[in-house]
Amino acid sequence: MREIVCDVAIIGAGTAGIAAHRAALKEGARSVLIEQGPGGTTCARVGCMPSKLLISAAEAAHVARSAEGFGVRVGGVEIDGPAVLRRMRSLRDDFVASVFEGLDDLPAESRLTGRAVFEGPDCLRVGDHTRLRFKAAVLATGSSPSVPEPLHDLGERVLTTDTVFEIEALPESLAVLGAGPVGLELAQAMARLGVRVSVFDPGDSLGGLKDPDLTAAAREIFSGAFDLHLGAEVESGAAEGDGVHLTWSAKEGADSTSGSGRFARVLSAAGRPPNVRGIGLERTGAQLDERGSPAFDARSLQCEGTALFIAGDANADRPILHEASRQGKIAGRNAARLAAGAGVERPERWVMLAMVFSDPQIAVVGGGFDEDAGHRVGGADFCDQGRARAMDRAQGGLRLYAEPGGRLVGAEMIGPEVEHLAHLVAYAVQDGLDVAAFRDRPFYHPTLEEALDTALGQLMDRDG
Ligand SMILES: Cc1cc2nc3c(=O)[nH]c(=O)nc-3n(C[C@H](O)[C@H](O)[C@H](O)COP(=O)(O)OP(=O)(O)OC[C@H]3O[C@@H](n4cnc5c(N)ncnc54)[C@H](O)[C@@H]3O)c2cc1C
Ligand SMILES: NC(=O)c1ccc[n+]([C@@H]2O[C@H](COP(=O)([O-])OP(=O)(O)OC[C@H]3O[C@@H](n4cnc5c(N)ncnc54)[C@H](O)[C@@H]3O)[C@@H](O)[C@H]2O)c1
Repeated sequence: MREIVCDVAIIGAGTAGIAAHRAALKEGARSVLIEQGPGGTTCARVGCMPSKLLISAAEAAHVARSAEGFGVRVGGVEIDGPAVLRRMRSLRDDFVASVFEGLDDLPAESRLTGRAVFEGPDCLRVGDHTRLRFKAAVLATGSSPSVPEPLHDLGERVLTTDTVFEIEALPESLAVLGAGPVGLELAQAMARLGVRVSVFDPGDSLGGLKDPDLTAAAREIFSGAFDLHLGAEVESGAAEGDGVHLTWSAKEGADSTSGSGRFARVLSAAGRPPNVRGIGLERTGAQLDERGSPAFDARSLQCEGTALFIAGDANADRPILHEASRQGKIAGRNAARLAAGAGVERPERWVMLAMVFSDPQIAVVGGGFDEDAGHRVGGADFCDQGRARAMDRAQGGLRLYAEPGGRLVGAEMIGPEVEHLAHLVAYAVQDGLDVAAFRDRPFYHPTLEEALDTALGQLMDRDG
């Protein structure tokens, strides 16, 4: 076994790990980046990018089908499933290749291939070939899709985001377990591509929304997009011919009813637990909770009482790309500082910003709706908004939340292209703007952004 000594060991060459490695090298640390394979990042290979490619194809089909409403006749719309999937994979492969190209400038000796497992608080074994001693380490191991128990033993009939982008043809029907961001985005894309889709979720919300008005709007909108079963849990699954037979039970008061049905394939979109098990964390001195996750400081990313830092999906705090990238940078820099005997930094956190690329899109800024916080609420409805109506996309609404003193704290929204509005609100919240200061900004006419002006106006009226 080869023995290597370094300052900083980074486990996982995903978005967080690559950012951490670069930050540690920039600080002058001898940093080693370890990847078990295949690499290329979850975002590019099986996450953000292939999902958005599939969504774009689905949107093209939807726009063509909806053109008639504008008096534009497109003719019959046909979906060539294998062609859709080939384009998605071809561009996806380009994105993955560009991640690898981006690593070319890193010194070859600063990278190791193999699965890393802790042997002790300052020692890792990589595969069966290398023992790496370090002064500080960054855990950037990401997360993996969970598969609920009723779907175990159904083999390839059950898809996850690790496999769904590899299928050669679109299935005739698809049951999706989970109405979070993954489930919602892929369910709608598949439905628009002609797949018969049913979505099951034991919860009663969609895409991370908590605001009751917007949740009600979302339920109505997505019930029209596919067969939606909220408050319903899949209890059993059995192989039936080439497909799967599922039975589900609905809780009392749910929109859904209990039932059963056959599906060609099932997509498990029931969450992504962090990859913290089976890597010897119990040998590091970190305080682990019942799921095996270490206690850590959300600003410095240091795991309490250790020389370990945890960034990206691995800490399950904010499992989204821009947070993985920033957390990686902070963790890598802090690991290098600790290794050099300096103190760690605790930068302010960014305001939380999360989105779902469904149609209409969903976005949550800050903590979103909080029933107990005593926030004031201002809203706007896209159903009667001029630009949304012109686009034939008049659905949903937005809610802004402010402290009684007027400081804006967050928002939830579901509506056309709210990704842009959500950024504006996130910047306003992060800059500490109050309602009056945010409203004293230009809102061009006619734009979707005018919905913000309406909601801010409501907040000001309520203020007296
Ligand atoms: C379908 C889907 C769509 C998404 N869409 C979006 C989106 O639109 N926008 C957005 O912001 N976010 C999106 N996300 C979330 C985003 O992809 C993740 O938050 C982000 O990729 C996490 O990056 P990471 O660096 O933490 O993990 P990863 O990129 O997963 O990197 C972790 C790496 O660690 C390696 N590893 C694990 N254990 C070990 C070990 N013991 N030894 C060595 N290596 C190891 C893994 O092989 C992997 O390469 C999406 C996710 C999914 C699944
Ligand atoms: N647009 C984006 O930015 C985007 C897109 C996809 C994923 N992501 C990120 O990836 C993370 C993981 O997304 P996700 O949607 O997989 O997880 P999630 O944890 O956000 O949602 C999982 C959903 O599955 C449901 N669920 C749990 N157990 C279930 C079961 N047995 N049967 C049916 N449903 C069940 C939960 O109630 C929940 O609604 C997200 O938190 C998000 O940060 C982001």
